Amino acid sequence: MSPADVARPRRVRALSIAGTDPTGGAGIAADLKSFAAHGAYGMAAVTAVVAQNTHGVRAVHVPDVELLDAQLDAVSDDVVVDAVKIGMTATAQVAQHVAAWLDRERARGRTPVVVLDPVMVASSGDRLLSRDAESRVRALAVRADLVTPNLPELAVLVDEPVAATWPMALDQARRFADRCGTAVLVKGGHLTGPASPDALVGAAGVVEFAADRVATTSTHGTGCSLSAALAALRPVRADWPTAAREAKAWLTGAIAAGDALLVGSGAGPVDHLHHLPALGRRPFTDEVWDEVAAIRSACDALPFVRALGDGTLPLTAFEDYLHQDALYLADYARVLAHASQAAPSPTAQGFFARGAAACLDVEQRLHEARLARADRRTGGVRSAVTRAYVDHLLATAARGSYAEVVAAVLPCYWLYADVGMRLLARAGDLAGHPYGDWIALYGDPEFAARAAQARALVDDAARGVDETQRRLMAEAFVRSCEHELAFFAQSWPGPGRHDERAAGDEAVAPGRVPVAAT
Ligand SMILES: Nc1ncnc2c1ncn2[C@@H]1O[C@H](COP(=O)(O)OP(=O)(O)OP(=O)(O)O)[C@@H](O)[C@H]1O
Ligand SMILES: Cc1ncc(COP(=O)(O)O)c(N)n1
Repeated sequence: MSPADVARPRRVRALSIAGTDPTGGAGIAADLKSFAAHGAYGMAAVTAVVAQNTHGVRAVHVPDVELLDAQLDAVSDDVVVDAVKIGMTATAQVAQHVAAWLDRERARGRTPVVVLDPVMVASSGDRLLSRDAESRVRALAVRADLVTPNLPELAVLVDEPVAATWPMALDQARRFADRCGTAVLVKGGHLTGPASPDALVGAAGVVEFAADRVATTSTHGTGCSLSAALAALRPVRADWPTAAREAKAWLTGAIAAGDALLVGSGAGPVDHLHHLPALGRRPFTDEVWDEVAAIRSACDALPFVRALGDGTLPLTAFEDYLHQDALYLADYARVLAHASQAAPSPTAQGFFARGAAACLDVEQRLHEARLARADRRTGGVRSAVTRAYVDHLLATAARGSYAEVVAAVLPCYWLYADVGMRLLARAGDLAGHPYGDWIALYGDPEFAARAAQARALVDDAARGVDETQRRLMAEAFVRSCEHELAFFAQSWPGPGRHDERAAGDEAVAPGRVPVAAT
């Protein structure tokens, strides 16, 4: 570590001084998640142990203030604190001791950013601050850089009735900010109507942050989470308006994502990590494999696949299939080469480049051996089914991201390895099997290992993308699976065989199509 690293920590060291919530939605638990969501290193000193859940508060225990002093001193004797968020203080004594600790810190020349969320009443209606402590909370506000009251708390702080309108709330906030010399972020969550605005009120004037009200009951701990986000952000942002704009946008997203957490049956918590959608998710390929379960079953049930497996498939049908496959693989190799070119790592670059080369090599031998014996009945013409699949891949390569392209090429590895493995298991001894070479190629554990490697690269790609990209990846994957199903189905003799092949399908110039392989 260089001296510069020592002087400037990698992360904001943020301390929460607050109560607990064993369901993790409010208090210290929410603060720590909010700190982490904003890249801060979180610490916590407990003011009160609260038995609560999404329905309300059952019991509150306030430990002796000596224990609070000991916690606070244990932190500040050892750690430089960059930001402090103060939440539930519970009693006058606790508020007084927190104020005294802040004074001691200042006396040591330490001036952390201090955000005070003057928690008084839980959203469930339960009191979290004794009445005689209200004046002590005002004294704490004087020591803070920012106070974040909701409308009822602001009313207590200015000792007036609760503001009935947003302009009245702004007026109360202005007077309180003037009186205590501290900036106020007044919160509009308790307003009625389609908006939930907040406003920063201080010496520099009023800055409003508009937001639509999210139609949800997942608002437990919103005030805690917002004030903690502000504390985490301010040391690394230019000013309070910049920090507040960012925190508010994040919180609105966290509220909107809260219902999906399925935590509790009352007023649920917010999703602090909603902006990191890939975090904690199942691997992308696990999710999409489930999504295509019906297509996989349909593949297994296709008369073409069943007859291929038991060797009863007419040779002409197999050769038609191989011929279309050769035409397909020529373009598939180009798309793999594109994936290689766009790959973010040498591993991925090499994998897809080798895949493209193998397409033009290994399976070529299989096809040549097979097709040399065959009369090219289809005359080098791509069927409509083949063309549709190839168009999908080429369009994804042309317009999509690397992540979408690798999702689109995956089914050709994975579905084949999956089908091949089952056909091999069912066929047992391949000696004398008319399609033994095909089954041996795709049932080979080495091919399965390559499919697994392709999966891993797709999962790597999915880890770095946002929710919209992940959806596009899934669409590309599912579309390719649908094309794979149609591809197998097209060569089954009988009704529907090649009936999708449109008049005017182009003949492919000899030599342009390398008969290729995966
Ligand atoms: N339904 C909602 N949709 C969007 N934003 C909301 C909603 N409810 C609250 N907010 C926002 O959440 C933050 C907290 O607001 P609120 O006024 O509810 O504070 P609070 O009562 O202290 O919060 P808490 O629920 O933690 O006690 C503010 O930024 C507010 O605008
Ligand atoms: C320990 C603690 N601190 C703060 C709140 C307020 O949050 P809410 O109003 O959303 O219940 C709470 N319920 N518990």
